[in-house]
Amino acid sequence: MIEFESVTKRYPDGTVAVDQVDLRAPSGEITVLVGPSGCGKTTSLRMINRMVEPTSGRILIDGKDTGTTNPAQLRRGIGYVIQHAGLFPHRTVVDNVATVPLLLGWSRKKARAHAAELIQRVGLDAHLGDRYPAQLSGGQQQRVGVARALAADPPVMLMDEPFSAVDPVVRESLQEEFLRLQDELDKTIVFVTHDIDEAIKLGDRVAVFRTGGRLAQFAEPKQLLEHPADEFVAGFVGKDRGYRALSFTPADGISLNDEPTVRLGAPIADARAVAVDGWVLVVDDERRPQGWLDAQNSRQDAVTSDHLNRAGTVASADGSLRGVLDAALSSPTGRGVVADPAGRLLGTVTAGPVLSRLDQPTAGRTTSDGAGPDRPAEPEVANP
Ligand SMILES: Nc1ncnc2c1ncn2[C@@H]1O[C@H](COP(=O)(O)OP(=O)(O)OP(=O)(O)O)[C@@H](O)[C@H]1O
Repeated sequence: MIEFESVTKRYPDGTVAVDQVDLRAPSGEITVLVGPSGCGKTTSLRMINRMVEPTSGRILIDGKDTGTTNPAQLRRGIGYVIQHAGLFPHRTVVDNVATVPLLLGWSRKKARAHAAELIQRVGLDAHLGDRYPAQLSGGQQQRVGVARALAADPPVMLMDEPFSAVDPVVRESLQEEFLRLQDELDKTIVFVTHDIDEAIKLGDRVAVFRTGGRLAQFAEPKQLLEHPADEFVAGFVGKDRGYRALSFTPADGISLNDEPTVRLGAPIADARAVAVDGWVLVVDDERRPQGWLDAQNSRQDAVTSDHLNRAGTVASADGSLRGVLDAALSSPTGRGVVADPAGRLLGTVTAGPVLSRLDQPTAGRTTSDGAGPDRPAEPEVANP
């Protein structure tokens, strides 16, 4: 756990970069510092490894005051990744990654073998290890930067806009891989970005800073989207926050409609008999949805897996409201298919009831007995 206790940084010219910040970055979690340019994110990050010294207040790592720890020793336990990777241009990729283990006295052979393993772990081909940084793309360089920071297996990682200098597609894949890696590694990570979408995607907790180095809100992404502390935070997280909050809102509690179905192999007359607005949902013997049949216009005698419209996505009952909305919006009938975790049909839902949740700040949250304040009548998605 990294703790800021009333930390202030005033630079010699009088600029107050960080003003009385209190926050706790729990072990094994990603804490994101986000805010507009110049609000003190980088200064806060650099105070953790003492590249910048606080003017007042304390920073503790696992209860120990960093101010009383020798800076060189402190940094051995802290990996540091920056924008543009900051690689040594005249060293190969393997040697870049092996830098810290070598400084720690590992044999050259062991350090290089470890580096080669890490290069693959961050999603790079092994053969890139022999290249120089200039011979890599921006995204590849950032991966090497992450591998280098991980090389000494530090419990803490500080990351300053590590994915900002690459295009949006590469950036997204770097973010995905970073989350996968963190799933395995469980590092205590403090991550700086100016991009609220990145903060919400990556952060277990997000600290929103405002100009003047003050903490505007420190909360989990869902909380930030649903209950911004003030106008500044609301403006910063954006007008579409209600829609984005759906990703963090469980689907349990949403009201489902019973959907008439036919099984594969049934006579087409059966399908026509139960079709709603001409369409019927086809399921297999296990009640797993197969696709929609335009029963009105079908010229077949029996329901087969040919000629089914499989355009819509199927939402999982243990997923998010966003998944349910996607299912409704992508369905050729407007009726989104919701299935249990085993893939069996539970019912359908139209976009209307999901969208109406955008206006309800308490959407999806349930009380301890499982009954939400706006719990609809039966049937509904069971919480598995
Ligand atoms: N060495 C310094 N001397 C004086 N002022 C500084 C120094 N470093 C940063 N500052 C000022 O402190 C404030 C906070 O800077 P900091 O780099 O921490 O912000 P930031 O939120 O990381 O910004 P950005 O997103 O633009 O990188 C800014 O006003 C900046 O100009």
